[in-house]
Amino acid sequence: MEDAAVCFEYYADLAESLDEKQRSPISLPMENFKSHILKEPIGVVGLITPWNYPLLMATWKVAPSLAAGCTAVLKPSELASLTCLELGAICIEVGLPPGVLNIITGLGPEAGGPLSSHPHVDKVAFTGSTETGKRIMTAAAQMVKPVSLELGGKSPLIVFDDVDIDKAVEWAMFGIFANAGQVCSATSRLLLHEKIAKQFLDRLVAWAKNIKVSDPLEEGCRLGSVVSEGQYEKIKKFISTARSEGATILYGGARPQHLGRGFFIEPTIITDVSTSMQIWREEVFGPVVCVKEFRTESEAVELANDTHYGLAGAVISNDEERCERISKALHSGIVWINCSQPTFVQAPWGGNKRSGFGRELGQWGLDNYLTVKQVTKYCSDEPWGWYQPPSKL
Ligand SMILES: NC(=O)c1ccc[n+]([C@@H]2O[C@H](COP(=O)([O-])OP(=O)(O)OC[C@H]3O[C@@H](n4cnc5c(N)ncnc54)[C@H](O)[C@@H]3O)[C@@H](O)[C@H]2O)c1
Ligand SMILES: N=C(N)NCCCC=O
Repeated sequence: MEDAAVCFEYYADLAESLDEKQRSPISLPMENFKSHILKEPIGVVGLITPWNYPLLMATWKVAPSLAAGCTAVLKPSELASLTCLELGAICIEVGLPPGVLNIITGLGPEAGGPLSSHPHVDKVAFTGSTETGKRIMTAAAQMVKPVSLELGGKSPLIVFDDVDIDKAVEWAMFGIFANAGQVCSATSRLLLHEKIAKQFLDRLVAWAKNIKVSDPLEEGCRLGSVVSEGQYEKIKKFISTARSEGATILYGGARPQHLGRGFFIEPTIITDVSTSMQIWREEVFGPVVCVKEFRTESEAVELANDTHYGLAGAVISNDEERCERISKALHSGIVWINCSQPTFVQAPWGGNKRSGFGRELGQWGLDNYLTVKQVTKYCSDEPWGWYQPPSKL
């Protein structure tokens, strides 16, 4: 909730400074021309959002699009629409004019589909799965409509042998068990230097056993249930497929014994993973991490980049130069050094490859909803003189 409020405040400030940045001059090589830039709202935008962090993911789009001067149609996930409807009620309360923010609930193809194909929607901003992203891009292409896509990920966390093990273990846990792993940027592939792998895994299991899995309303809860029965079954299938492909479930993998009902899954750690396995390649979107060992820095980078996704990546090491090299070598839109997941509204957010394109947050988030117009003026009294003037009457 706090992150959503901070995001609105941040873009309210950017909206004010946007007015000051209008008419910024372009320097031209000819004195008889002057040129400046207008940044204009792109128009009516369709905002399609997922069920994880339902209010925050909507806010990352609603706040900058309204700050840019657009009108918006928000289509929240059918699994988590209520907080977005509350946002609508708040907008009425604070006097947002009717029609500026419109919220349509419903299923994806029926309520979301028309936003991609309708000629009066000028842009679609989407967060969700790669498969839906492809469908939206295909529909929007028929109208040559711009899209920005924040899709899934299979982000790596690389841990070298020069670290404080317990500190690194805690970041590894936060990277995959926070929000029950239902985070697009979750670091779901853990790469451990072989020298510390055994010790690291022992400590990871010890820390994982210590996580309080419970109803999130209980004090001290650090792992709640996943969003739906469908997601619960999907995660269990990922775990059973990993097992049948020859991986080891080092810890977890089942419903916690003390929770008889609800879609709870233990924090799950999977080892003996090969790069051809489903658990290495596909996004689980649950509290499930797979682990591989590496010997050299270049092997670590190769494993980290061995994915069609490119949202985030993280490295933990006390060697600053190594961290710099790795941050350049990772094919992702976000790199965390000595941590995983902390997110700031000021910094750009988004991915490469099949994790999508375009950036949310920061000034880039505002640019998503602006179009750039050049205004160029001829300011000489001389005629242009390209054509031969006809003889005077
Ligand atoms: N990268 C992320 O931030 C992120 C977020 C949520 C989910 N996911 C991934 O997506 C999977 C499914 O989650 P989900 O159901 O929220 O994602 P999804 O892609 O199915 O749905 C996201 C949004 O798109 C809408 N939608 C679905 N089909 C559409 C269509 N044809 N046209 C227009 N809109 C359409 C949905 O109603 C929802 O509002 C997860 O298991 C996870 O792998 C990724
Ligand atoms: N730390 C935060 N708030 N992360 C949000 C990640 C959104 C993607 O699913």
